[in-house]
Amino acid sequence: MPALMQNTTRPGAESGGLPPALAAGVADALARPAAQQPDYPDPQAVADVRTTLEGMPSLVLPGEVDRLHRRLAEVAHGQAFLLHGGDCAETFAGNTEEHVHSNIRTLLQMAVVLTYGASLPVVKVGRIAGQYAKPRSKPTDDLTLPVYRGDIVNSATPTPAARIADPARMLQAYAHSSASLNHVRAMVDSGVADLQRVQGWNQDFVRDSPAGERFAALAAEIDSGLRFMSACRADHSALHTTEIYASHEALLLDYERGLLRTGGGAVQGGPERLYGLSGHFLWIGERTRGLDDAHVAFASMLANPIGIKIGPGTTPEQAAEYVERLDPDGVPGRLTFISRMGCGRVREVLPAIVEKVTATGHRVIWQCDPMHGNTKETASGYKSRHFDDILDEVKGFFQVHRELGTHPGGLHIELTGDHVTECLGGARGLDDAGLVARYETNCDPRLNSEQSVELAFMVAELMRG
Ligand SMILES: O=C[C@H](O)[C@H](O)COP(=O)(O)O
Ligand SMILES: C=C(OP(=O)(O)O)C(=O)O
Repeated sequence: MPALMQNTTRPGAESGGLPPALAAGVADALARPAAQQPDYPDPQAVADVRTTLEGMPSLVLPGEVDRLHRRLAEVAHGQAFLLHGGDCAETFAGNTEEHVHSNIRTLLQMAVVLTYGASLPVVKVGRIAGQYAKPRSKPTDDLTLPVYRGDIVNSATPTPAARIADPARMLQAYAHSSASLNHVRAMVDSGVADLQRVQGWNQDFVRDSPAGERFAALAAEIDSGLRFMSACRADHSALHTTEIYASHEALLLDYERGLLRTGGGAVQGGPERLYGLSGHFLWIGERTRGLDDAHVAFASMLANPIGIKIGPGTTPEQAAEYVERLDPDGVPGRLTFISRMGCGRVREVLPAIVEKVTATGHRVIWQCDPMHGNTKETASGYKSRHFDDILDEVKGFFQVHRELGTHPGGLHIELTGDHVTECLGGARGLDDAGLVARYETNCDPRLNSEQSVELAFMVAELMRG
């Protein structure tokens, strides 16, 4: 029995500690068809793990989730920008202090540049502390083994035994998420987000990257802005600290069910609401967004801000129906459409969706994920994405919103602060032959630190231009 496993005879354990009406609603949602769930050999072991999770402290708090919601309302109103970034798939072995630190540093570096480019506050959300479950295109891999579904489900090691779905991994994912959240909170508290310090890292980028020369003028403008504020003794806390929120795809329903809690009532003086406290922001993936399926029904019950990935097959009518189901009360910032159309389709497919949703009168967030529609296999067999395609999709996204007069509200990027070689192109012109050097992802290719900051500078130019 894993160390975190507890006995299951708590009061209210039969309804997962939820009021019976909510527990019944959740059970109804989860009884619907749910794509991409593992085939666990022992259902009782899964139930035991879920009960253990139900008895553990939640990973985040309702008050934090509500604060993010308020920030996202600003994004929905065009008064802020949303930057979302982190690993494609977090791993237990990769959850080191250095890795968390470098990912957060990269996110902060991008945020400073985008803040300047957009002249708007940037809401920062990591793909972190829970991004352990992966939806896959096929149930088996090239060796005909059950496919790797993320460390929360099975192991990437290509052996039959390692690929068996093991529910105890949910407890490991919980522990790892808790550790990384703790570290991120401590980093923020200890001043890592101080703007001068982050800008110092960007100066290093300008000095060291082949793209640096091109962005030197913009970086110098940011510098002088910061010096000006300092000379004015503008000692606003926003210059020294920030808020960083945690998000992941709410894919593995047994895990998400185990971290449901009620809350908010005491503070807001209203009824208790249902929160998914495995993270602040949860999203529904492209492969699990069936309108009548479990993931949409489950997310519709939560008080968290919710994202939904929409690929090129999405129709405007479906998008309007997502608004109906996921934002029935019309709360600005409640729903984020994360479009991942591919650079070749974004200009053609996105406008009708945006128009249809805008006509509903709901204030949603439009966010661009320029990664997932641009994945290709290279000649040498690597799954990769080209920096130029990524940038082109972002440009298409901005173009569509400019033409429609809507707010291009954010970016959603798979990235790492490590110097990996997974995406082609960028200022160093990484080519197919170079991918082998540090191709480390367990699933999809990420922009490395330099490519991420380079993209941020380019998007900042786009926003100013
Ligand atoms: O991150 C997204 C998906 O999990 C990923 O693209 C699926 O990859 P696959 O096509 O190799 O299964
Ligand atoms: C699986 C993902 O994306 P999508 O659902 O858009 O394919 C992801 O962002 O990890």
